[in-house]
Amino acid sequence: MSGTQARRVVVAGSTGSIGTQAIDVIAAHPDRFRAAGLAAGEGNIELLARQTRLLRPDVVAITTTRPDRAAWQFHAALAQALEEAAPPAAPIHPSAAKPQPMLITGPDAAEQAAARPCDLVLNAVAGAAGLPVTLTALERGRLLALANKESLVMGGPLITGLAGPGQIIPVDSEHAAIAHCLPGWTYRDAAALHPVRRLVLTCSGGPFRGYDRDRLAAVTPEQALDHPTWRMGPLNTLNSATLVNKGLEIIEAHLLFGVPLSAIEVVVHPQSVIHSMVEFADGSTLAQASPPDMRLPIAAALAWPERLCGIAPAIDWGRSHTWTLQPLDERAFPTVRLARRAAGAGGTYAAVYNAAAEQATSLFLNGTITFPAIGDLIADVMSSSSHPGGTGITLEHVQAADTWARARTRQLARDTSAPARVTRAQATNPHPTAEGWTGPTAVTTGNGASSRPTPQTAAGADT
Ligand SMILES: NC(=O)C1=CN([C@@H]2O[C@H](COP(=O)(O)OP(=O)(O)OC[C@H]3O[C@@H](n4cnc5c(N)ncnc54)[C@H](OP(=O)(O)O)[C@@H]3O)[C@@H](O)[C@H]2O)C=CC1
Ligand SMILES: CC(=O)[C@@H](O)[C@H](O)COP(=O)(O)O
Ligand SMILES: [Mn+2]
Repeated sequence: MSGTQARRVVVAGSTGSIGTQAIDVIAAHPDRFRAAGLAAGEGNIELLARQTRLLRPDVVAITTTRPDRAAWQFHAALAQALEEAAPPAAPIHPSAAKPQPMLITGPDAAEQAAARPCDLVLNAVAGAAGLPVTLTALERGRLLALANKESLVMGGPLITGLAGPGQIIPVDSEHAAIAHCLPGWTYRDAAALHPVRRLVLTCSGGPFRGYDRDRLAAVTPEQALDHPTWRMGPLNTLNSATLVNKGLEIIEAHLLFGVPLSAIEVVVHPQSVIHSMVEFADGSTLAQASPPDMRLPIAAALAWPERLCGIAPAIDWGRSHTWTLQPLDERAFPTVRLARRAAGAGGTYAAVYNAAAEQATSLFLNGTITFPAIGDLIADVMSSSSHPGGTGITLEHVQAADTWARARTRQLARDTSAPARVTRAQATNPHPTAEGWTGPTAVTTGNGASSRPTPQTAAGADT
């Protein structure tokens, strides 16, 4: 990106936690970035309108099943935002003199935005709904700054097969850290990994670090939504509390860096200052450290392979610090082991894991099940899946597995005779199967992706 041309960026999920921080970085560096497109759901159309006023993207996309209503709301909000910025306020950004953007509304609006002319797509949509954006960006040959780990995990070899060398740039803090510990690394650069013995993912432990199953049975959604070190959207926050997030991140690391699952470790680091580490074959370990602030990996991905200046405060070495590292309690948090098994089984199992987690998390949020039942349900759904494992799955398989796993999770939670349903009243006798998943019925099928999966809703909305 060196030179005079600003990188044209589509931000999918612009109104979320990652999206808003990305907008801040883009707005602060008009010489480096231009917003080619903004895409979001219909949850915060006023904010989307304010972002539009600030950056004047070529295209704005709203994912909705009520296109006319969303368009009307957006135009009203944009008019309001422009009025609020009436003279004498000067245009904030050089591109602010441009005409109003093209508006796309509909169920596949984000995907359409990702298909528009641009240099880089930042996928910051939450959950499985991000899969079409990842696929479109890769198919169109764009650089993909990937926050939406779920799409990579679900699609697995479908995504890695589609992505060219250097095309995916990790945004997730752990994976960005690993990339920075591997000088010269670009996506799937096996040579850069040659001397690597292990990847070590750090994990805050979430709000329930140190809890056993009995204590976990009594926790509330409010407690689960209170992450100790990061302010994130609800899905990643809940996934951090259950440690599903770390499970997804092990699979993400395996797919991004091509390192075997057995060479990816998790260590609990409550301060979230060391963002991950690479252990080399000679016994040396490199770590990337900074106060927890997602603007760093976001800016690094947007500018990759260059580095911008002054993005976030560095560690204050004039103060005393205590950084602790401790092993993970896999008994209280079985979701990490389940993720390893899902990835080992291959095929659609990671998609089943992710969908069951998203659905079970929603059921926890609405009070239907207890917190430990999330892991129990994931285990039971995986055990009862007859969707293909192994290699050679298609997009239709992934889509079918995702839809099935959500329905199966709801069914198991509804079925009072099913052991996975654990209401708060039953919490003292938690279901013991969470660690008991014995593996899939492996079925290997042919290859060939042809259609898009239906976007699914993320935790909090899909109940
Ligand atoms: N937040 C963080 O610090 C981190 C997040 N990540 C990952 O980044 C991704 C985004 O997370 P986060 O920013 O926390 O999530 P948020 O919930 O804060 O934001 C999600 C964004 O996606 C939009 N959105 C939701 N559904 C759709 C859809 N179907 N089509 C288009 N846009 C949609 C939302 O729009 P709206 O709400 O306006 O409707 C919002 O802009 C996740 O995959 C997460 O795992 C990874 C590491 C750290
Ligand atoms: C900021 C980020 O990358 C999150 O995905 C983070 O990993 C959440 O923290 P823990 O999952 O370690 O609690
Ligand atoms: Mn992370």
